[in-house]
Amino acid sequence: MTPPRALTIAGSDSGGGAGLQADLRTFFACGLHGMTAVTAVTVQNSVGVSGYHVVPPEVVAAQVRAVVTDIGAQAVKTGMLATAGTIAAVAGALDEVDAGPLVVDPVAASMHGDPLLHEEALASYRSALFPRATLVTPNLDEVRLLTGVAVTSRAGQREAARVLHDLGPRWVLVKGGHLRDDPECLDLLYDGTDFHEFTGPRFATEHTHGGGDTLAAAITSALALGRSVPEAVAFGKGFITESVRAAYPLGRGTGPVSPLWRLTSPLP
Ligand SMILES: Nc1ncnc2c1ncn2[C@@H]1O[C@H](COP(=O)(O)OP(=O)(O)OP(=O)(O)O)[C@@H](O)[C@H]1O
Ligand SMILES: Cc1ncc(CO)c(N)n1
Repeated sequence: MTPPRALTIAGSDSGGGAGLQADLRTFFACGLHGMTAVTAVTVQNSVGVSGYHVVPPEVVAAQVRAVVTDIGAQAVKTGMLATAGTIAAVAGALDEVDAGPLVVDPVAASMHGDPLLHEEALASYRSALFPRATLVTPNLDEVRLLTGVAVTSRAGQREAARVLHDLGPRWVLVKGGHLRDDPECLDLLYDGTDFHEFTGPRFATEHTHGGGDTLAAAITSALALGRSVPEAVAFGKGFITESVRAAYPLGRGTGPVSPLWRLTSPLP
């Protein structure tokens, strides 16, 4: 039987931990058929990003059209979009097709602080993509870049959620992974009226590369399976918590979370 399908519009991480590689692993782990529209090829390892090459925006849009008009998608996620031109092309392509709910993870930098987005593209996120989004999932650095709000507490997460929601998405998830003094990891969901809190343990690990991508891809998977946004975020939070618990060291730097946490041992 044909499984449900999800599309990620994202960059490649040559180290295999984040980006479209994390998204695909997550889609597969959730029982979906995963598809990719590649936006950029990053030169990346466990230490950081040393460069990237941007795929022409019209080629990104063509990938979206090609898979959605033939294979079909029940949900879409965006990750690294890199430039204002790519954001405009993605918004245009998604307007032409019915690809289900849209999860926008507004990737601006790697966890090492290496930029993955041109500065002028922040305005395009706000004007072209957020109003189309079912859900946006910024981390606290992205919140600051997009809104100017510097979040240092759970109360700050609420303030930021209100400001982000005014930019047009149906739902906002302000992730709290970067609030390192908080003994737990709280992700805050807001629909303009009600706040929903999703709390999980904070593991003492530095190996969280790809965590944001994995969370957003797990939420996208649940949306593709017909769950509501709060149900999908609850599923995603449980999924990322187990993925961080199963994270492993890699190379000389930061290791990835493991979306394949259910398959713990390699083949015999
Ligand atoms: N040490 C940790 N233990 C458990 N969960 C964590 C930890 N760090 C982050 N998380 C969770 O992982 C998810 C990603 O959150 P975070 O705020 O780190 O996003 P991010 O910066 O976009 O991720 P990344 O850039 O590492 O891909 C959230 O659900 C967050 O609560
Ligand atoms: C390609 C890519 N996308 C997203 C991230 C953020 O995790 C990354 N480091 N690399």
